[in-house]
Amino acid sequence: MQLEFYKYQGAGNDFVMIDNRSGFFPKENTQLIAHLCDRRFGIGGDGLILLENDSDTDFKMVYYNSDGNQSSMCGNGGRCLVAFAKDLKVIENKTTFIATDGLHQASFEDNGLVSLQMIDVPTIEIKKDYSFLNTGSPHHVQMVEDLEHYNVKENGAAIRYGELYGAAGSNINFVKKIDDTTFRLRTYERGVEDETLACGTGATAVAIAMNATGQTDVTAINVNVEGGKLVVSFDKDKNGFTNVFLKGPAEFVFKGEIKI
Ligand SMILES: N[C@@H](CCC[C@H](N)C(=O)O)C(=O)O
Repeated sequence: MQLEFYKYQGAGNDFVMIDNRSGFFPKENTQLIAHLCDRRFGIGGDGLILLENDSDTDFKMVYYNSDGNQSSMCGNGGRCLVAFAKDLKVIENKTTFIATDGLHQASFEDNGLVSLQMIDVPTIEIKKDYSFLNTGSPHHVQMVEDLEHYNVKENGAAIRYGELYGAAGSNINFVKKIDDTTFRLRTYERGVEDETLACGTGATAVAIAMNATGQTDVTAINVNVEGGKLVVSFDKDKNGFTNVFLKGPAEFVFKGEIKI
């Protein structure tokens, strides 16, 4: 059978997109999903996302990591799925959709960037050397001085598989402060088991953690990732971090068919 797919990327975090509104896709076939994400034998991607019908919102997001397993929220994937939904004419410039962590609102800005509302973050664990928080996916955030030369894959894997996070693991973010409004980020992603060029829930976690730990007082933060630039904004009050938005590029790369 020939499978029609689309490829999108957001700041270099890349995804295979499939229009599954008819429900044809074999969702439990972990091997197939891992194969489609394989950069040598398949299409290639950090993850695969199904766009499905939902009775209460514009569409449903179903996200898989490149290892083939369904996982928690993907911020860049969510932004790319909004671009895909617009290209399919499912939506116009604004949308509300459902994902594993609940409802998300998103919109296109005049410059084409996609702004996506993320879940509220009521609590954050702050330790001496790192912070841990959930922005739809779990994130460990740690400052590193020589980030340019840091071995993200080796050190990220050691923390992800170490005693801190047990079997579920975590995504691991290494951060360097540029100035009060800008931080540089490199992320080791769970389920990809490697450094990716960007991670949206990771950028969101870093922005919140930098504010919560006093690295900055600002509430609109530029997060420079390996594949581009993201912007995270939020409100901070007695309920924690609310009105959290992740903004950045979300672009169509190519479409095609693959034999499965
Ligand atoms: N790339 C994503 C994060 C995807 C989920 C993550 N790998 C996990 O399983 O926790 C993003 O942009 O947020």
